[in-house]
Amino acid sequence: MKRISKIFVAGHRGLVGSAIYRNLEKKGYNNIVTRTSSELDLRDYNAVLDFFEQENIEYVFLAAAKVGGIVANNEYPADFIRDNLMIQTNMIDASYKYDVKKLLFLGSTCIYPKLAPQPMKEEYLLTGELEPTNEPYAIAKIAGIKMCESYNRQYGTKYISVMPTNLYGPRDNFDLKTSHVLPALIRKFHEAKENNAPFVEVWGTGKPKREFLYSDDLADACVYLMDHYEGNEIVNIGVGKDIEIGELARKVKTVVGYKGDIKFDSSKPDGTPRKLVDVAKLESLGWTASTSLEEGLKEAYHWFLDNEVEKLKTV
Ligand SMILES: NC(=O)C1=CN([C@@H]2O[C@H](COP(=O)(O)OP(=O)(O)OC[C@H]3O[C@@H](n4cnc5c(N)ncnc54)[C@H](OP(=O)(O)O)[C@@H]3O)[C@@H](O)[C@H]2O)C=CC1
Ligand SMILES: C[C@H]1O[C@H](OP(=O)(O)OP(=O)(O)OC[C@H]2O[C@@H](n3cnc4c(=O)[nH]c(N)nc43)[C@H](O)[C@@H]2O)[C@@H](O)[C@@H](O)C1=O
Repeated sequence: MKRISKIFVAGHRGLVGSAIYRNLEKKGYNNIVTRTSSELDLRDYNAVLDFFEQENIEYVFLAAAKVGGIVANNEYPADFIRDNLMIQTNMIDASYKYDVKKLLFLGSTCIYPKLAPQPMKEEYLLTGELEPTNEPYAIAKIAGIKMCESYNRQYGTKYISVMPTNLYGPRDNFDLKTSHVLPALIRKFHEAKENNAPFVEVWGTGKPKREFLYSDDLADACVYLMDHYEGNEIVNIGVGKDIEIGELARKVKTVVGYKGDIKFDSSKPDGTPRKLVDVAKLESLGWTASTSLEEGLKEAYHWFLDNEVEKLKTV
């Protein structure tokens, strides 16, 4: 990408899209195009075609998607499969029709089998059954990967697909019904501290393990791969280290400064027992994560204090 290349960051107000936008801006890219979902609904194929017709986009970061935590995925499976299939199909096809030079598709590590050997290598895709709580979303993501591969083979496009592990950072979703675990814990411990609540409820048994990557690191990896990777194979993006949810809760509790107890609510689903990615391929391409979980948690909590607390009081 050149500094003046016309780059569309789809989903620029979200956790990932906003981090990609910040990363591009910091690196001096000055021709970045954005649209909110109300300005351009990416599920509308004709609107997407009109947009590409008008804008002469050269590069696409596809960070617009229907995204949510374990319970949202479980309760709204139709929305997750439909919206994601529509958004990615429209974007992948329109990018081909309007000669986009390169597109980066964001998948997720839920594309790997529920009981895949750990750490999960890229070649484990489609080798076993998926985790039921997010199967429809994972199948949409797998379709996206296969569409990118197929367009590359048949039409000679340059599409790359990356599989980030669980993410957190500025502009995360703090809605307790639909969020992922880390923003949920930040909010729950903060509110429990403010209200002197005796305990915080953490979903599931606390035993599952997850790997957490700070969104600014993920964005840096995406921009790096856009410039340095052209293969048809997917690339994992992670830190190569995971942590039990119970232990994560204790870390968040410390960062927030809450003194009460933690209770586990085992009526809520645990999901995949473990989800750690093998980052050997990413490292061999020359990129490694730089933010530790401890640093990232402090940053994320400060962002929450500065940007979300007042908003949540009015909800
Ligand atoms: N969060 C995570 O832990 C992980 C995320 N990913 C992937 O990263 C990508 C981005 O996720 P994340 O940033 O967390 O998600 P967010 O929910 O934070 O942001 C998604 C963005 O997509 C946009 N969007 C949603 N629907 C539409 C639509 N119909 N038309 C146009 N835009 C739309 C929204 O735009 P607007 O704000 O304007 O409404 C929103 O800003 C997704 O592909 C996700 O699968 C992968 C692994 C982990
Ligand atoms: C990124 C990834 O994200 C999702 O998969 P997930 O990793 O299972 O997601 P999660 O962050 O919601 O939960 C992780 C673990 O944490 C536990 N947990 C405890 N307490 C809370 C809590 O308060 N909220 C939430 N959400 N989880 C909690 C929860 O029970 C589970 O054991 C999918 O959308 C999937 O499609 C996807 O791609």
